Amino acid sequence: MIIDRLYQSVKEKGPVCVGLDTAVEYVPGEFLKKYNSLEDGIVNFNKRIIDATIENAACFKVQIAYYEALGLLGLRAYKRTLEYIKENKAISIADIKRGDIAKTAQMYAKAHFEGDFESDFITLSPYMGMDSVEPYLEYVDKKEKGVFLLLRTSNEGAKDIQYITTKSDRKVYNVVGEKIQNIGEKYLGNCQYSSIGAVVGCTHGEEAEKIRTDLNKTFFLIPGYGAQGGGAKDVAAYMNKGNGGVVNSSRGILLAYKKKENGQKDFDRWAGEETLNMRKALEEACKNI
Ligand SMILES: O=c1ccn([C@@H]2O[C@H](COP(=O)(O)O)[C@@H](O)[C@H]2O)c(=O)[nH]1
Repeated sequence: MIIDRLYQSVKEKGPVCVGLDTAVEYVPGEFLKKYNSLEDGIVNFNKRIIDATIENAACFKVQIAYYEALGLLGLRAYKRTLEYIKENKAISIADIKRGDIAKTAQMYAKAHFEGDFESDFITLSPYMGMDSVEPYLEYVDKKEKGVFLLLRTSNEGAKDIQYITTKSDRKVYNVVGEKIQNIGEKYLGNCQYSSIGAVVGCTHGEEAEKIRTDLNKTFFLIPGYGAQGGGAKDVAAYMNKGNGGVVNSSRGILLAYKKKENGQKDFDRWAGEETLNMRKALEEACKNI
């Protein structure tokens, strides 16, 4: 199961997930000028970030929106970035947040688990119902693929719907969490966790221990660290003593160079340093839980 690989990767390299949300304006102008095309500039920026962080990164999350926004050249850069992650024997999470009727979901599963855009994990929204998740499960079962389902997101607006109290006096996210845990139990590897994970933002602290305990077979993808205000202490409660999830930082790592004088020249060095510091902070905070 792919989750065994991710679990092992966290054990060896710590829980940082490097987010490749590569907006064109994040790539230093002098670096971009060296390439004949924007596509090559973006891909080579990503390669430098991957090379500089891989030692301390459990996995890489590629946010498709930044690539789609550039049209075909962006999608080629997206494909080449996923290929480079694979060539380096690292684990990819494609942040695509799909959610649709089962027939359409079959096509999304084919698009992102096979062919040009193949990745190890993808993100999905289960808020259309569990039948919308079903088509992906064959890949989890037979093809070494995994999914992370949105549970409680990091944005403020998560409260608009995910926090609504249901008739059973539980929040919507508690009900969704139970469903994620239940399908996950059917696909447990040799590992403590299933390859059906959940996305839990670290910017909300309510019921953190309860969520971790209720979803004890569910590995978490935790966004919200750094640029959105989350810190190591906010993450620790979700981490199950350090190996219960991966913690994403995108802008915090990609733009670390902006905090340094003339940092754009060695943008990859500062991304590497930020990743290492984040790893150390997370490992320290998890010790104290
Ligand atoms: O609840 C969620 C789910 C996904 N995201 C994604 O994570 C990164 C966060 O980027 P930062 O620059 O580290 O803030 C981004 O790709 C989001 O789409 C999230 O933030 N919250």
